[in-house]
Amino acid sequence: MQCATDSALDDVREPVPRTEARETISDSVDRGMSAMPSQSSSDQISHMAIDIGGSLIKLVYFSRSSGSSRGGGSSKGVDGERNNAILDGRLHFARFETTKIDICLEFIKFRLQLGGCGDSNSESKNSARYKSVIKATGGGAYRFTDLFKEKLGISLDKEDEMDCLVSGANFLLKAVHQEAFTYLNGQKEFVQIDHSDLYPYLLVNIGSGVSMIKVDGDGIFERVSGTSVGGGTFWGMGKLLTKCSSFDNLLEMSHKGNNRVIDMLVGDIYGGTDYAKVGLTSTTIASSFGKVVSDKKELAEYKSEDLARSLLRMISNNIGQISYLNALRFGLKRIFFGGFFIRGHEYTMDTIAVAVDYWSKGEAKAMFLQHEGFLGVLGAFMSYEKHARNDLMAHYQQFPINLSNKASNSLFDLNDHDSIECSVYQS
Ligand SMILES: Nc1ncnc2c1ncn2[C@@H]1O[C@H](COP(=O)(O)OP(=O)(O)O)[C@@H](O)[C@H]1O
Ligand SMILES: CC(C)(COP(=O)(O)O)[C@@H](O)C(=O)NCCC(=O)O
Repeated sequence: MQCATDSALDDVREPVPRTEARETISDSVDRGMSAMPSQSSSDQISHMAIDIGGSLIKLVYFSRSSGSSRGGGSSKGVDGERNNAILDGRLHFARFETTKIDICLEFIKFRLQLGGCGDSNSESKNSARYKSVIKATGGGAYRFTDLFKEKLGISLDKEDEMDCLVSGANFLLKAVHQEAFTYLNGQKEFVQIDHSDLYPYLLVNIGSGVSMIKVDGDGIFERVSGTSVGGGTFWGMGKLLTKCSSFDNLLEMSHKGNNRVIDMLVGDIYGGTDYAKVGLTSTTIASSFGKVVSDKKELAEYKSEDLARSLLRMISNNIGQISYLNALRFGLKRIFFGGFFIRGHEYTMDTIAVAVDYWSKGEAKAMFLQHEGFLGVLGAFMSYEKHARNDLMAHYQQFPINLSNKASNSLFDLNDHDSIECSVYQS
């Protein structure tokens, strides 16, 4: 049983055959183009940031609309008031599998028009600066430093992953209207964030692995826990156990499956009744995958859909429970979940939310983020304006990325290749 992605390059340093690379990059770029509003060839790309995780690469870059420079913007940094030009344009988002980093490199080369004719005016020099150094976070910023230098001549300016996750989350929670929401009983409800009452909270980032971070303010945080049972576990075990063709297919299958075929329920152990004395209903999962032990069936006799559902349930439940226990450790009532594992998937969010609600007896709240997977890369993007972090509390609307209300609304369903209107301060 193999997934389609098995054909991805194992060793990304091996050059991809040119034709294959061209084909894949044009597919990828075409997909990007079709999702993006048309971009004039004179649009200049500046400010690119990348988050290279264990499973996925997230890319954010700003393309300035031609003639968009406005003077007179000011931001207050630790070194005093600064006057900056304001550049209008679009912020673009893209995502690639880390095993297919060559496609990402081709994409960056295409977008930055690397290798094109040089121009010696000051604007071009400025843009050349952005083309030679990009902000990078995630473990891959270390792992692939040489590859970026060799293939694109780009240096990765590294920013700490936890730092970026926190600044990305704080920024989104403060600057984007309707960023956080709860998900219970199939109902999505947006949460109004009171900026003066945001901290402390627990940020749980479910990427390949899971990091749990207690956030007390801008740049004030501690990674208090983590678990290796995360998104990579779901994806990896899903590939082994099911006939999935992609991650999305695995998620889709989990939607259709019945976990009771695989999981041992309290009722299976207690002859169909609740274990009421300790508050366990007959339908509670007593043992994930536990029913398989007594079945005399081969793997192939199980439906992929059922296996996918049990797996998703087991991992989401476990993360919800560990998150709650950490929130309890520090007396935190709010838990924000991010990371691409969630993918806005109803069943995942429902399972996590129910776990938090169940274990906390309704005391703690699980909240999800519209831009779940882009926290780290947004944090890295914003680190272009290092001092801005100090501005955030009082002047977050003057943060380097300024999203208008209109733009914020269009952020809904922002995923893979997409873009939003925004402006940045150029120091
Ligand atoms: N298209 C996809 N391909 C692979 N994994 C995906 C995809 N979409 C979502 N995922 C899930 O997201 C996880 C990665 O989340 P992410 O936040 O990007 O973490 P990382 O930084 O470790 O790559 C994967 O392990 C997988 O569970
Ligand atoms: C090592 C990591 C921070 C890397 O981040 P990721 O690429 O998974 O987003 C993360 O995988 C993690 O926190 N793993 C859990 C390790 C542990 O606490 O046991």
